[in-house]
This record gives sequence, structure tokens and C-alpha cells, in this order.
Amino acid sequence: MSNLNNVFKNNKAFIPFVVACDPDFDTTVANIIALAEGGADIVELGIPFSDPVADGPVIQAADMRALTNKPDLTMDDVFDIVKKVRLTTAIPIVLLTYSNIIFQYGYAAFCKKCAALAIDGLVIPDMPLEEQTELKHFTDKANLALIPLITPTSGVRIAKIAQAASGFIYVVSSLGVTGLRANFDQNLADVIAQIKNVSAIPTAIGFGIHTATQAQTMAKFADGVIVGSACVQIVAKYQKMAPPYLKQYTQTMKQSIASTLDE
Ligand SMILES: O=P(O)(O)OC[C@@H](O)[C@@H](O)c1c[nH]c2ccccc12
Repeated sequence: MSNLNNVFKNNKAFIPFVVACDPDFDTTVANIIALAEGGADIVELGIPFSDPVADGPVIQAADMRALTNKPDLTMDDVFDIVKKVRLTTAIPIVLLTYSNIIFQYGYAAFCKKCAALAIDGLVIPDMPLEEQTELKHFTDKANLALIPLITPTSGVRIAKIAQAASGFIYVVSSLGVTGLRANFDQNLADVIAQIKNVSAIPTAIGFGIHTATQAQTMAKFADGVIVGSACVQIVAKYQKMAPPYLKQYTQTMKQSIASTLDE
């Protein structure tokens, strides 16, 4: 059983996202440790990618910063970040990466490396359920969760995706790309109810969430809240000085999310 199962027990999870090597290797290590110290439950680590289809401008700019700073960045650099983080914290980590990166590395080698670093799961936005069979063979052996994305338009596929999921389900709050938002899909509670109908798997909502109030609203019906662009903006603004600001932001968000447990 992966660590992810424990995260959601009597807990509402805060799941921040940062991009590996934004702005550089050492700052990313420090950022992940700061997120853990601030009370993050899982850290979602993005692998810089030159053609990130689902990413909005804030995450794309982070990918660019990482690749400009280190044009020869490889997957092993990202694994080395986790290796260094593991000297300090055992916080659950999931990688957000596109399918081609895993394919290039080799499914077996990639999953073996993840297992050795106690990485808990993968979010692969461009790999639908139907294309996961081959990879799943290796992720199962490595105790790696394959975390699917469900959107408000997943419709009849929701049950099928939910039944196959492990770790948790990433519920996309609204259509479009990542980035700060003021409004979310009206059917979110309904989407989550449909998941709960067929599976006991935890749900975490992401896309657009940045304020503590939004996070609290989402935590009332989901088991976790994912925040990407708002964290990445902190990194963009403070660069090497980002860790304490990320820690402080995490403390605020976590407190607000956790307050829904008492209700
Ligand atoms: O940035 P936002 O709107 O807070 O959303 C999280 C998101 O950035 C992160 O989970 C993510 C980064 N890249 C992605 C690609 C697809 C799905 C999700 C993601």
C-alpha cells in the first residue's frame, strides 16, 4: 500500500505543485523541504517540458525558466532533486509528467527509479486510461499510483476511470488550462458524488485555486486541494529566496483546508 493511502485518513490534504529546476536545482530542493515544513501533505513535482499542452502561462513560464537555466536538463537531474530531498524529508511526492518523458526513459527503468526514491505516484495528463496498460505493469510493481484526471466533461467515463484509479483522483475544477481563476465548474460536487458512488478513492481538486477561501470551499466536498500556479508565482517572484514564502503560504492554505474537518 502506498503512503498516499495514509495521507487522506482523517485528513484534508494540501497538495502544492512546483516545477523541478525552477529557477535551479538547489532552490527546488529547498522549496520542497519548505513545503513539507509548512504542512503540505503531498508535493506534486512537475518535470519541465517544452510542449506542455495543459499548462497555462504561469507554469509554461516556469518550464521555460528551468530549461533556460539548464538547457541539458534530464530526468536524472529531477531524480537527483528527489534524492537530495529524501535526506531531509519523507513527504509523499508525485511526479507530474507527460507520457513521452517516461517512454523515452523506459517504463521499467523509470518506475524502478521512482521506487528507489520513494516516489508515490504519477500524474500523466496526456495518457488516457486506455493507454496505461503497458505502464501499469511496471507502476504496480513499483507501488506507484497512477493518478487519473477527471474533468467536469468526463461524463460516462467517470465510473470507469474511478474504478481503475489508485492513490487519489485529480478532479479538474474547470475546463481549460492551469492558472488562477475566480469561478469554477458548477457541477464539481456532482462529479465528486459520481466518483464516490463507485469508489472509496480520495479526490483532490485542482486548477485555478489560489486563495485560502477557495481552498476551504473545495475542501468541504473534496479530500484534498491542489495548488500549482499560485506556488509557481511565488517562485517566480522570489526566485532563490522563495522557500520561506512558500512555507508561509502553505501554512495559511493548510490551516484553511484543515478547518473543514471540524465541521
Ligand atoms: O496551476 P493551477 O491552476 O493551480 O493547477 C494545478 C496545476 O498547475 C498542476 O497540477 C499542473 C501542472 N501542470 C499540469 C498539467 C495538467 C494537469 C495539471 C497540471
